[in-house]
Amino acid sequence: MAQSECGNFCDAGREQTCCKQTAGTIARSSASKVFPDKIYKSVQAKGKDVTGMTCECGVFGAISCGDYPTSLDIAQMICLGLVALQHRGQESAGIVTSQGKNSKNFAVHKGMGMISNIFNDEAIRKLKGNLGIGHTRYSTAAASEAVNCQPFVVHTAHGALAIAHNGELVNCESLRREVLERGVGLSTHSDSELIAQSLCCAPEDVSEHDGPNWPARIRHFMTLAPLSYSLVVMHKEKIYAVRDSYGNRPLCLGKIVAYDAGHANIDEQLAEGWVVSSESCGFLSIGARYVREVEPGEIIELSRNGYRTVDIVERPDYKRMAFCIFEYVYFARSDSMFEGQMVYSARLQCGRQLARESPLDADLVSSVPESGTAAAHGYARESGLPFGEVLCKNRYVGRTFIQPSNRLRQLGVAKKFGALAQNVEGKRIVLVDDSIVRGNTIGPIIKLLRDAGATEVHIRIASPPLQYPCYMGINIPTREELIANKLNATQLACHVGADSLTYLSVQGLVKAVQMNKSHVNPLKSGYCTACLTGEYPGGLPEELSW
Ligand SMILES: O=P(O)(O)OC[C@H]1O[C@H](OP(=O)(O)OP(=O)(O)O)[C@H](O)[C@@H]1O
Ligand SMILES: NC(=O)CC[C@H](N)C(=O)O
Ligand code: SF4
Ligand SMILES: [Mg+2]
Repeated sequence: MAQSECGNFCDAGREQTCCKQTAGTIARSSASKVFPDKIYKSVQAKGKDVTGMTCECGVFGAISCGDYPTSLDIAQMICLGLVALQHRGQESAGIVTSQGKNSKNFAVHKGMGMISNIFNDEAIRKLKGNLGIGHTRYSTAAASEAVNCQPFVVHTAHGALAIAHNGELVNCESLRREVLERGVGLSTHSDSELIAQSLCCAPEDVSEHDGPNWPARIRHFMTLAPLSYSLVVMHKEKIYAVRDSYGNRPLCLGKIVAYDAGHANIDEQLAEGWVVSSESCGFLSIGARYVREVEPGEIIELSRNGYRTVDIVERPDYKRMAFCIFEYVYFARSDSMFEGQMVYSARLQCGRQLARESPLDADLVSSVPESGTAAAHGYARESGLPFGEVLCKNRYVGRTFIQPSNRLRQLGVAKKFGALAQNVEGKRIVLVDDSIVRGNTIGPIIKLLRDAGATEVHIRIASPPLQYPCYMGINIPTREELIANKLNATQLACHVGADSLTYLSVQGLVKAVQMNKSHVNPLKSGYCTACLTGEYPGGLPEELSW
């Protein structure tokens, strides 16, 4: 393949415009809307790149039932729950436990790095308790430093309060000003600490003769901050599980059952305890069974007697629900359940839809592992082409998104894959991936496959082009870094050396993720697609005084 004048490997024989000639057109056409810079960038540690569509944090909570102390090893359980959520954040983690009603303080262990490096047997032994919450972090709103590790613990007039947060407050700055004006000091730039401090003061119209009214305080906070959060909040012998009213971030509930309970009807099984988690993927590994999602706007109270909904906060102006569609596309583990369906099934449908939208004659359908694999199976099934593996992935290299700088990301891609040469040689390959962000992954892979003897490599992407920033807890790179803002699909194919490249349409994606849902109640569904469309839940950033 000849190198074109733009310096990229364009196939001179194909009838397409060189990337260099029309790149400006893409940049101009998508520049009509003005999006504010994310304020958090000003508080990032010096010299640290803020790059990558990095996500997203995992929160976890567990409480045992019956008389305390119980035999459940709560800290161990939370630790395993966090290991299952490790894909959601790898910068730092923490666990906070409570003995229950009479405990004066919490046991806390937090640190930088991966869960397996932070928690050893001794640390777990010291985390005594009958209930606890945990967090694994990818930073969005304050530097990746020990001081910002979660859960946050603050001391209130009613004892210690711990909070773990997944998401990002869109109106963080105005809320921050408000809290500071009330005379409350903040020790970090973290929006999660801000939530903790917001909950410390009782709202003026709430009477607290019988002690703190946490549901009322949480409701008050929710009316001040529309987006985005899934929270676990612990005080003495209770945990509150909270999801913002748009349902932007995921959160679900599970029941801890007896080890030998088998697959019997969950309603008939005795609860040994309860768990809440960003995703359900870890439930089986800790002996818990999936019960249901926390509903948008719902505040659930967990105690040793069980769980109950204590309030549901409505969305402002009856706006639509806005569950992050990228949880389906990439973020979540494929064995997690959202909206009554496995993430894997939704990804499979995305692949099927992609095959309907962009059919092709080829010898083999394959995937860029991991998260592209389900969609590739879907594409193969729909098209009738055989599925075969063409890449071997080194499992010891982290997710591409979760790398600190572009240079390291590129090196990471090169180290990450090997071609299964004998599966590839002489083949026309349809290669399916879930998404393209900066376009660093796909080019080197195409080169690997061509070097291994592939005769054609056609790229099919099971999501639409990413073009806009996310203000709700996902680090999407600057608009200039997003390859879809520089090159259209044809230009990108040329740039990365593919024979063709197409994306799934926005309508196709929304349709696909709804196909296997257990219920399609329009009042109870709706997706955030802002990074694909520029349409933000709750309005444009300035309307929310961002
Ligand atoms: O266009 P880029 O900026 O290069 O990023 C896109 C790639 O990053 C993600 O994979 P990743 O390897 O991070 O995770 P995965 O193993 O879950 O697919 C995603 O699935 C794409 O393959
Ligand atoms: N990714 C996230 O959900 C991050 C939570 C919070 N905004 C933080 O930066 O700690
Ligand atoms: S903008 Fe994109 S990544 Fe952010 S919440 Fe919406 S769908 Fe998810
Ligand atoms: Mg990938």
